[in-house]
Amino acid sequence: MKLSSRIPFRLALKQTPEQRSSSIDTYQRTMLHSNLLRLVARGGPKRLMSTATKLTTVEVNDKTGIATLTMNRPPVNSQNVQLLEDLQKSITEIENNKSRGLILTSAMSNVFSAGLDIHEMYNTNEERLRIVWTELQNAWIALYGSSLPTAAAINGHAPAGGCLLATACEYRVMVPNCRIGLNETQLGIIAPKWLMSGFLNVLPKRVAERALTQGRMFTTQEAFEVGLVDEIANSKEEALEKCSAFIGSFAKVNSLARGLTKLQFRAENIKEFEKIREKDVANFIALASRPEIQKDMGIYLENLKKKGKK
Ligand SMILES: CCCCCCCC/C=C\C/C=C/C(=O)SCCNC(=O)CCNC(=O)[C@H](O)C(C)(C)COP(=O)(O)OP(=O)(O)OC[C@H]1O[C@@H](n2cnc3c(N)ncnc32)[C@H](O)[C@@H]1OP(=O)(O)O
Repeated sequence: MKLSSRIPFRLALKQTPEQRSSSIDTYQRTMLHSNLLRLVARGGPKRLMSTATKLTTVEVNDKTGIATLTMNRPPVNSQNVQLLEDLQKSITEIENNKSRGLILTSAMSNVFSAGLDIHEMYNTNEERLRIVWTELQNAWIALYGSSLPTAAAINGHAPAGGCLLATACEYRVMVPNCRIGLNETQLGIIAPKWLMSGFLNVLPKRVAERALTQGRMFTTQEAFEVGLVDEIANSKEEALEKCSAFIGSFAKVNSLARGLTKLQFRAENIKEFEKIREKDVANFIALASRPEIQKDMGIYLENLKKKGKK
């Protein structure tokens, strides 16, 4: 069941603040209940499988029962609507197939994900912007709100939306000589609070505030030193092994207790996000439609292309 599709938020908007807060609590309870049912169901035998959507693949290791979700949108896994939808499909599939955990990684050799596909936001219409942002929200909440153990094997650069996906996971292992961070202020844009919440979960507040206001992109080593990534691995294979070891560390922990404990930690952020998600879409449309932002996007895309040709 997709977390994103169950929120009676339109109804909640018509209510008093007290009624609204109680609806959100009902939502939270429903969310915890459905995750609980999924966790109970996960007790059965493991299955071996390898499936694919258009832009993602899922492979479940038959020995460990851990699923690896690979993003495969050359050249840089920029997040268009299709990739964001495929991520959601794969996450739902992994949650339903009795996997013991989820590792997110990339099929590219030097990029985890370049963040949102800027082409999707440039010279387009409001409806497309609405779809792009809604699918980004949906993909984030599917990963952030999953009760499964999650880890990111960051086998390349992870700017902006790439960092968002990595920090939605519980654990991060990164290969050397790459960069990760939320560089929005460098682009003259402001990341909403929900988009920062994974980042804020893992970094001390002071470090997070400075990094976000600077739009800082951390090298692998710097990210490790501040705690943005948990381990450094010399190759993608080693990163996958370290992520598997992290997920394996829960082998003797009751999965129901584990999952609900994780969700309790994240419930506040999820609740805040659900309160503002519709307004957030409207804000994004307003921001991305502004002529000066459109102009900057055009220049940014041109510079990216020029850099690619050098
Ligand atoms: C500016 C947008 C503002 C809109 C308002 C939004 C408000 C919401 C706030 C936050 C939400 C999140 C937003 C985002 O995620 S915006 C995207 C931010 N991403 C980046 O800034 C990364 C840009 N890319 C890079 O830095 C590099 O490409 C790299 C380090 C990821 C990989 O480097 P390299 O391997 O050298 O590849 P190239 O640079 O040569 O790129 C290859 C190819 O891919 C194109 N490309 C790269 N990134 C993107 C992208 N994000 N969207 C679309 N296209 C991208 C690049 O142009 C090259 O194309 P080609 O020349 O035609 O081959």
